Amino acid sequence: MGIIEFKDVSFQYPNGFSAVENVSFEINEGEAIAIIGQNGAGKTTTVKMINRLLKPTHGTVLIDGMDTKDYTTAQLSKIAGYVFQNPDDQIFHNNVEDEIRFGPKKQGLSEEEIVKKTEWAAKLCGLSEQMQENPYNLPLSIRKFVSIASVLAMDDKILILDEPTAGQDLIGIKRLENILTELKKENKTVVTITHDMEFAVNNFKKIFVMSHKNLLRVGNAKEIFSDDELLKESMLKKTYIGDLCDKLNLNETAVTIEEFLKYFV
Ligand SMILES: Nc1ncnc2c1ncn2[C@@H]1O[C@H](COP(=O)(O)OP(=O)(O)OP(=O)(O)O)[C@@H](O)[C@H]1O
Repeated sequence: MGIIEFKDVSFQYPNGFSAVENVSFEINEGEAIAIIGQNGAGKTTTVKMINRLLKPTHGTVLIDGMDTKDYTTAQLSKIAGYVFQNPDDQIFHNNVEDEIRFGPKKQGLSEEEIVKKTEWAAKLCGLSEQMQENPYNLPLSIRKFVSIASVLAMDDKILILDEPTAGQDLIGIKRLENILTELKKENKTVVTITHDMEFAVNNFKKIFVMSHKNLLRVGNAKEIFSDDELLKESMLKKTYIGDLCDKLNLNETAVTIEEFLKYFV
């Protein structure tokens, strides 16, 4: 049994717009999944159903064996932490430390545990020197890390990240990669929406492709990015390495630099 299971799940917004239709999948504990797909494919709507930020209009969502319809978002958030696409939808304290402490404090942990988890999350997110800052005095890219740290500090089994790479520079991307590595070591389950194909290829063994309200394909980077038909149908761009392979008329598409270089040795 997966730690996240979607069984024939659909969602319609209150205005009647159908954003997700009959999606089924299973994610195992400890897996890291990237969800890619064009704007409006239904990615955010799908992940918001994991902890019932949105309630499915059809089908069943199970997390850690619990049918989410029997629980509130607050209860489910103890298992699945959600980092919003826009940190400003999430941050409500006027200093970074209080923002990060909020989750573990709400979980009723001892002061010692709260401090430990807060410092760990702040360090991973590069915020140790900015604990007394008002998050709204920090740039958006750093505020994003404040929102990530505040969810990391809750130490949930599942972490959902909506577009963590948006607006990040190289240091931010490296920091995210380091966070993913740490979470892997702790056997956490991570679901990340991204428009950054290189980030998906370099950090995720399993990729979900969403298109037109559906989960179109699940595969590894090689399977996804060497399938021209799939990329066309889902309106996804190739990786830079994939483009280069095409330009060089190579028969095969490499997805990493290492793989690409093998063609020349
Ligand atoms: N509150 C809402 N009411 C009605 N329609 C909505 C609402 N929120 C989103 N939608 C529509 O649902 C569809 C799916 O949106 P969703 O945000 O899940 O897509 P996405 O794949 O995450 O896109 P993006 O990459 O742009 O974030 C879109 O067409 C969007 O316009």
